[in-house]
Amino acid sequence: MDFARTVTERTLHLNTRLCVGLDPRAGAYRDPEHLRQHTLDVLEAAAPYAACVKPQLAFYEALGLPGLQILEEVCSAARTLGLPVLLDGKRGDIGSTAAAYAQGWLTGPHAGDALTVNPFLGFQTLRPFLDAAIAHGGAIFVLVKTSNPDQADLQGHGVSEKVAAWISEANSETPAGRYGPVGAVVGATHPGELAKYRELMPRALLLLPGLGAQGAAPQDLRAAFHSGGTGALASASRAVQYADGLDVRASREAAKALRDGLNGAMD
Ligand SMILES: O=C(O)c1cc(=O)[nH]c(=O)n1[C@@H]1O[C@H](COP(=O)(O)O)[C@@H](O)[C@H]1O
Repeated sequence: MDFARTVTERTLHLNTRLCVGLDPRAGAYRDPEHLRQHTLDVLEAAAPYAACVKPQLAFYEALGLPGLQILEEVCSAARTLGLPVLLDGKRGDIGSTAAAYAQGWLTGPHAGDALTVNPFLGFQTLRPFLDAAIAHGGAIFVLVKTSNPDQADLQGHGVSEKVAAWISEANSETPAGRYGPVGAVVGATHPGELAKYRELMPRALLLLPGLGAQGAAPQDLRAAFHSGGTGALASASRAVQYADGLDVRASREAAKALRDGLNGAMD
């Protein structure tokens, strides 16, 4: 699949800019089977309102081998529902190790269509991820300005801008009006900075985490989108999966409300 194209088509055809995070917390369930079933139920309930889904690997890895089996099942169920899978792993390492991560998460049995990556080790170390993504029609999403308050210890100060410049260059062969294989993570919690990053990376899909539980609101995110309402995915995990305890109908309603809120912001 061409991740950027599939997500953009879903945005236009289904009128949704929502990425649903699937981050099942072990403590909320009786046992792994309960976690598995609830996560699959939330996925199915939220699917009509989602442009893509984003399982955070940490929550599956925390369960050991059964967690990886659940992850495979979640990815496979998402694909059956027509949903592209963006794995949130924030991986990054020296080049040869990065190649192994890329093999595992972009081409292996648990692979997603896209993966979040960390640029801290240098831009060359992102190459194996990008090569694997391009070979499989996928994408990488590079951390530019994360949603957490303490990101400012290292981010901003020209560093995020430098990462944005690399992303823009990496997408430079993408034709105008389309989005390239290198996306950017910019926290939805920084509404005042969205216009800047939108402009710095015209052909990058922006992933905007922080909707809901971290305090970001749909109506503040307009500046991350291009005029046609494309170019960004706003992401919520807890606010959908645990909208009201384990009530799956509440998850469905929360996904619908977030989708509608984002669409309202486009007007
Ligand atoms: O890459 C991410 O998805 C991500 C980047 C970032 O800057 N902030 C951030 O919260 N995330 C992830 O997005 C999800 C946010 O979860 P909620 O706060 O429950 O919506 C978690 O899986 C985080 O790991």
